[in-house]
This record gives sequence, structure tokens and C-alpha cells, in this order.
Amino acid sequence: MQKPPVNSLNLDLLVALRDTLVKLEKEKCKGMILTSESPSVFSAGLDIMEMYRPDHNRARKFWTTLQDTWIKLYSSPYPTVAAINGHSPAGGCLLALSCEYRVMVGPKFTIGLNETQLGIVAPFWFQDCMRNAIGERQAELALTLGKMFSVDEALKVGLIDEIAKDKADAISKAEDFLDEQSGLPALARSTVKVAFREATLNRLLKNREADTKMFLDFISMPKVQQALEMYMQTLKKK
Ligand SMILES: CCCCCCCCCCCC/C=C/CC(=O)SCCNC(=O)CCNC(=O)[C@H](O)C(C)(C)COP(=O)(O)OP(=O)(O)OC[C@H]1O[C@@H](n2cnc3c(N)ncnc32)[C@H](O)[C@@H]1OP(=O)(O)O
Repeated sequence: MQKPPVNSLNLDLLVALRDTLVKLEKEKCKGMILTSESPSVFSAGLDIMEMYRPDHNRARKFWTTLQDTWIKLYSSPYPTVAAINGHSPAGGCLLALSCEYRVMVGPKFTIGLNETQLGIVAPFWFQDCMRNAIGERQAELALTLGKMFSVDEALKVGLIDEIAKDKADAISKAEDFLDEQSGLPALARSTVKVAFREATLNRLLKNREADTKMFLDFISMPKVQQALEMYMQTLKKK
């Protein structure tokens, strides 16, 4: 990802990510590493400006493109690794959680689904991804708190799989994971992957329209708009 300054996921970046994932699948990609050009941010999550005083049609397109991107990434037949070389809050954490393996550069960055802290709600499929990675108990604690994990905490709870000392080390560890996968019969591998992920995927696939409506209704609430405005101001002042 290369959208300065913080790889915030706006409609354009989501379209680019989705189209890349579609292309990789078509071209029978053998494996993908998702990482960031920024030296300190993997992705700042959803672009707040897409939710603040939105145009209804654009907001709908934004949300359905996010859903498409997640579905493609989460169900990709080829192996996927997130080399998390910077902070990874909210939607950034979702991208990492949707890969099969996570290597994160330590020690100073943070990762987590922090939505609750912002007065917004992590959608059920964000929550499912966290639950699948760290288990029911830890996921409930993390999501109600909107906890951002340090790299050490993330490793301890199973949110990431390995710590790297810098980006090059993270890429090298990600390549080791892909090398291990490349020796396996591809169809057997991807069938097992999709079987593990099917229930989570189907939950969104069967409720896409309801999920979109919930998003649009949610961001239309004056209280949510106020929270987003205050949050944007805090970020800008910083
Ligand atoms: C009632 C029940 C109903 C249930 C309904 C369920 C449905 C709910 C639907 C709602 C779903 C909402 C889901 C949201 C998921 C998200 O992803 S929300 C986004 C959350 N993201 C964050 O909180 C991250 C915010 N950013 C940061 O913490 C920091 O920027 C950073 C740690 C990533 C990087 O720090 P640093 O390197 O110091 O950069 P900054 O100076 O902070 O930022 C530079 C620049 O970028 C702007 N910016 C940062 N993040 C965002 C963002 N997410 N979107 C847009 N813009 C962002 C920041 O304002 C700075 O701008 P300026 O340079 O000052 O102009």
C-alpha cells in the first residue's frame, strides 16, 4: 500500500486493492505479501472522511467495495501474509487479520480494533476475524475495550504470529511462510483454507445488504457524526 501519509482506506485505495486481488486470482498467483510503503503506518484503517458528512451513494459504494475487498482477500486460494511494518488500527487490523499469517515489526507499533474507543462499532465480520485469530474470550475483551495491542502483547495473545526487527526481516519471514506453503498441493491447501473460513465468509455473504444498511444508518446518526468530527479534529490538532 502506498497512499501517503497513512494508507487510510478511501474508496480509491479500496478499488485498487480489490482490483489487484481479482487480478492476482485470475493470474493464479502463488502467494502474496501485503505491506506498506510508509515507515511507520501499515494502514490507519478506514478513511474517516468517507464517513464524515457523506454523500449517500458514495458511502454505499465505499462500503460495498470494502466488503468486496475483504471477501476477495479472506477467501483467496493463494497464501497471504501481512508484513505489518507500522501501526495498524481498525480497518488496518482487519486487512492484517484477513491474511493467513502475520509478521509485525517491533517493538514500537500497535495493532487492534479500536472502534469502540472512537464511539463507533466494529462490524460483525471485523469481530469474527478477531475472534478467529485470538479466541472468544480475548476477542470480547479486546473489542469491548477497543484495545490497541503492543507488538509483544499481540504475539502473546496470538494476534500476530511472529515479530520482526525491521521491514526487511518481516518480508524475509513472510517469504519463509510462503516457501513452506509452495511445496503443498495447491487445491488441497486452498480447499482446507476455504473450509476454515466458510462460516465467517457466509455470514457476510448472506447479510451483505443488511450490513450495508446498518453502516449507512449508523453513519447518518448525529451522535456518530459528532464523534467522527471530534476525532478528526483531535487527529489534525496532533
Ligand atoms: C448502534 C449499533 C449499530 C451497529 C452498527 C454496526 C455498523 C457500524 C458501522 C461503522 C463501522 C466503522 C468502522 C470503522 C473502521 C475504521 O477503520 S475507523 C478508522 C480508525 N482509524 C484510526 O483510529 C486511526 C487514526 N489515526 C491514527 O491513530 C494515526 O494517524 C496513526 C497512528 C495511524 C499514524 O500516526 P502519525 O504517523 O502520527 O500520523 P498523524 O499525524 O496522526 O496523521 C497524518 C494525517 O493523516 C490523517 N489521518 C490519520 N488517520 C486517518 C484516517 N483513518 N482517516 C482519514 N485521515 C486520517 C490525520 O488527520 C493527519 O492529517 P493532516 O496531515 O493533519 O491533515
